[in-house]
Amino acid sequence: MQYLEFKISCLEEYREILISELAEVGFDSFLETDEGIDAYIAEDLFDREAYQAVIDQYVEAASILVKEGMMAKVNWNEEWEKHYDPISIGDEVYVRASFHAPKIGVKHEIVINPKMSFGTGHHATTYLMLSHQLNVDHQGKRVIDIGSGTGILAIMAFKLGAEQIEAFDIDDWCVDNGNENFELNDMHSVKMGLGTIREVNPQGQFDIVLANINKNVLLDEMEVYGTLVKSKGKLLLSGFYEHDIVDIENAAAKYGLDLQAKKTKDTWASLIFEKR
Ligand SMILES: C[S@@+](CC[C@H](N)C(=O)[O-])C[C@H]1O[C@@H](n2cnc3c(N)ncnc32)[C@H](O)[C@@H]1O
Repeated sequence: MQYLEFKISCLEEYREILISELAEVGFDSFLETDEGIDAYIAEDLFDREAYQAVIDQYVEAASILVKEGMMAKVNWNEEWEKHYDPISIGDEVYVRASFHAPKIGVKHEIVINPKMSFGTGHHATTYLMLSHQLNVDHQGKRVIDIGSGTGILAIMAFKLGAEQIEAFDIDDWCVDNGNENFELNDMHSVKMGLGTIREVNPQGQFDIVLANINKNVLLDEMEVYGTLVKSKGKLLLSGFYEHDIVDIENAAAKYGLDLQAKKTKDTWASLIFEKR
């Protein structure tokens, strides 16, 4: 698949919102740079009007300048070596790439070679989901990770002792990358699938449902999540802002999902619900 690259220089305080808005119009990979962000989208998904509407909205306030290009063939490991440092979640989780040295004595080490996929733990939503997972008993549980990206949350579930794991994403780059990451973490029995929850139509119910996507998708799919979570099972959500919590909570309540825990970071939010 051919990718388009947009080198966007912008004020620091607008980076998160631009990433979120560009993700809404199909961009699926971002690198934070000294000047702003590099954003990537598959050429066949690119909608210039939708992209331009996002840029126009912030161009003045965020002092945006854009350089557009086609993606030259890139060695993603080299790129990530420049941009990606390991990250710790408390003193329990250490997320690193295979080119970083292992950390001795850490309880859960996750190896992610992110290539073009979202999910290294650096984004607040991934960080919040991982932190929530540490407080949920995964031992022997059936878990599904919807919008899996690099597969990082599914891998966390595996490290926390989940017995059966399903994971999928709508982006075939993520599926390839996720499957590589599963192998890197010795998760040989799990294969990431391609599609939305309705397309994949998983069978049976799950103890834990993980979905870090975006507000619109979460609201649209909430009814399905409601049927997927077992009674007393958990639904962990992220991909939305603190000010969206009330909409997410109201939608979840319609399907028997009660809010149990809330975490926020850099204006992003993540919630745990329990099924009645
Ligand atoms: C915010 S990223 C989260 C990735 C990873 N789970 C994490 O926590 O870092 C959202 C992912 O959801 C995928 N996605 C977007 N809409 C989706 C949908 N309707 N169904 C499944 N995946 C979707 C995107 O391709 C992207 O990889």
